[in-house]
Amino acid sequence: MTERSEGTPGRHSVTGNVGPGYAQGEIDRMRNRIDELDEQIVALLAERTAAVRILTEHKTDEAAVRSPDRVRAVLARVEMLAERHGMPPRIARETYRALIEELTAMQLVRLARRRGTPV
Ligand SMILES: O=C(O)C(=O)C[C@]1(C(=O)O)C=C[C@H](O)C=C1
Repeated sequence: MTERSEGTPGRHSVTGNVGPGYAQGEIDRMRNRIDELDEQIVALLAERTAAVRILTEHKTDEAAVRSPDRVRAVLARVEMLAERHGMPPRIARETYRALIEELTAMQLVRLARRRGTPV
């Protein structure tokens, strides 16, 4: 549905929107914005993942892969950054927790392959 297919997008009263057409137009517009942001976010995550892959080549054991102190530091830092940017810190922390969990699994697979041991 296009922004102007229903209602009168852009006409709004001081009390809020002027009907379902307006709301749908706004939803479509913000979903397009979200799609654009996702493209940038995934591009940055791909770059971050590539950096982690390079770093992995210098790790020789599972303890180094897991690096719990570093994980704690990264999570604390993204919480701080989230607060600074006005987003709920929990969303940043939990997103990064999931990301790091996956990157740790990826690193363990690469380490095992390098050593020739079963994953
Ligand atoms: O800093 C590291 O040693 C990483 O492997 C990167 C990273 C991360 O994604 O930030 C991933 C896994 C953990 O070991 C710690 C941090």
